[in-house]
Amino acid sequence: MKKIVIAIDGFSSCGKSTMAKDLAREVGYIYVDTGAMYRAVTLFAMRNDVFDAEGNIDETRLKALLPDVKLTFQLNNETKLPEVCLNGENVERYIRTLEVSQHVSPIAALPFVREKLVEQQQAMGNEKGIVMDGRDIGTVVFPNAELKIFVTASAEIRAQRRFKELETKGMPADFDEILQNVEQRDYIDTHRETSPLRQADDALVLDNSHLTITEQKAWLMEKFNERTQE
Ligand SMILES: Nc1ncnc2c1ncn2[C@@H]1O[C@H](COP(=O)(O)OP(=O)(O)OP(=O)(O)O)[C@@H](O)[C@H]1O
Ligand SMILES: Nc1ccn([C@@H]2O[C@H](COP(=O)(O)O)[C@@H](O)[C@H]2O)c(=O)n1
Repeated sequence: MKKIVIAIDGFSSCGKSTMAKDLAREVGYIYVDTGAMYRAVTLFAMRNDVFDAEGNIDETRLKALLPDVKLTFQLNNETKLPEVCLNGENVERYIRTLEVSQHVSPIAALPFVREKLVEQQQAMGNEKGIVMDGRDIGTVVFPNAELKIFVTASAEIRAQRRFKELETKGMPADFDEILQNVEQRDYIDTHRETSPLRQADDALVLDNSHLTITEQKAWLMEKFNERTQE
């Protein structure tokens, strides 16, 4: 069967990585969570005094430090999923906090940050057989991807899902704060100048507001089968 590139984009917390991981596991493809890469750079920025007390970014400092940032992936033996490492340190458990979520979108809007990460993402897709999720995968990273999906769901439903997830992980958070963060990130992601979040013209749209995880998995599997058998 021919190997293809699958690009999954969409709004924050809508289920992109859940779908991408499920499909990659099922068909034996590599899964890449590009949001984790932007989150790792944000963690690096937070640890290296790139933000001032008001949350402003010292772009000159970040630009100078960025060549020292090495992002790699390490397979988790239990989940069989890749986890992001920042200069050799597995930072998976530090990058999903609300604090990182509150700082990530302004960092991801910086052209020099995107340039570095997009180059690495494109190299990962050289051999195809990859499922990558993010905001600009179908539009910028892999404009020729054979299968492009754009996922959406209402902001309230997305915040509710994230709230439940954080609660389950023992990281209780305030629902309104999560909702505000989801809306704020969507706004920054769709309005930035460089590679704004938008649906690629040839993407298939999935509104999963009222779909279960099993239903969305089946929907994606069907699209995958169609594309690989064409
Ligand atoms: N169809 C669904 N129904 C209910 N919950 C779902 C569904 N799809 C995903 N979820 C849950 O919603 C939460 C967010 O999903 P996920 O992390 O996959 O979103 P995402 O789009 O990758 O988010 P982000 O952009 O922030 O990385 C997770 O807790 C996941 O289990
Ligand atoms: N291709 C991408 C992926 C992510 N971003 C930015 O990172 C933030 C975190 O991503 P999650 O998928 O983990 O939510 C996201 O809000 C975007 O600002 C991006 O710009 N491009």
